[in-house]
Amino acid sequence: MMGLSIALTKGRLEKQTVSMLEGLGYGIEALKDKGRALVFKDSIEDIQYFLVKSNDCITYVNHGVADIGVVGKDTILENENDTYELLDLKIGKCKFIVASLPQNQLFSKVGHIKIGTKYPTVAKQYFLSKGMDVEIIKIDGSVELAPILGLCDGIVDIMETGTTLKENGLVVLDTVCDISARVIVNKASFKLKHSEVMKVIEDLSRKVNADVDTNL
Ligand SMILES: Nc1ncnc2c1ncn2[C@@H]1O[C@H](COP(=O)(O)OP(=O)(O)OP(=O)(O)O)[C@@H](O)[C@H]1O
Ligand SMILES: O=P(O)(O)OC[C@H]1O[C@H](OP(=O)(O)OP(=O)(O)O)[C@H](O)[C@@H]1O
Repeated sequence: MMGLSIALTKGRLEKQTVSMLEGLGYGIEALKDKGRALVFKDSIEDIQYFLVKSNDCITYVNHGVADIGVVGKDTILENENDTYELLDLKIGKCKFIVASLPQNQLFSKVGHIKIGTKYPTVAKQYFLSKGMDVEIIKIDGSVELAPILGLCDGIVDIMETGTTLKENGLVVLDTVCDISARVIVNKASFKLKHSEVMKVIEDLSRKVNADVDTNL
């Protein structure tokens, strides 16, 4: 048997991912009581976990430094990635939406349209698919602020509860696609560590189905 490395996205997805692994009986005590450490050994399985930022999760799996990654579909769509996406964990559910101030009818606007977003690739592809050639302005956070300050006509961003849009007086014009956390696998690892990788995928898949049944 060969050991596995798993890159987990820290932040919003972290707690739910760790609790799925815990529910499966993996030895993740170190991940639950982590302090500032970033690498953790499973106390039962021959697995090492890394906690990384979402974009870096893809980078580590692309390069084979991590065999497996848990990352949002938003990050997968935005980054170049040459991995296998094997499972939808059905956690971290949210959506990509297009939003603007109610008075800014950007779909009927004539002339130059500016879109603020943390996700330039996703935004560009979306507007191209609508036959619209827009200017994309990259923003790193608090994207909802940009149309209020007049930096752009609209935004492409993530919506979960809709509270941030509402509290900033923005309205949803369209949904781009649904988002949830996915399990990605390095292509070489998929061949060379097939049984080890598939055991983790099958375990997680069982947990996803059990959790879906519980929530019905
Ligand atoms: N309300 C939400 N806002 C943003 N991401 C969400 C939300 N709900 C679920 N997610 C998912 O969680 C993932 C991690 O989000 P998180 O905000 O922790 O990190 P991030 O997007 O890299 O931002 P930051 O730069 O603040 O760390 C996202 O990529 C997305 O798939
Ligand atoms: O629909 P809601 O439940 O209100 O959630 C959506 C908000 O959460 C995310 O921002 P985040 O908190 O990650 O901060 P950021 O703006 O700095 O990226 C996202 O960019 C929205 O602003």
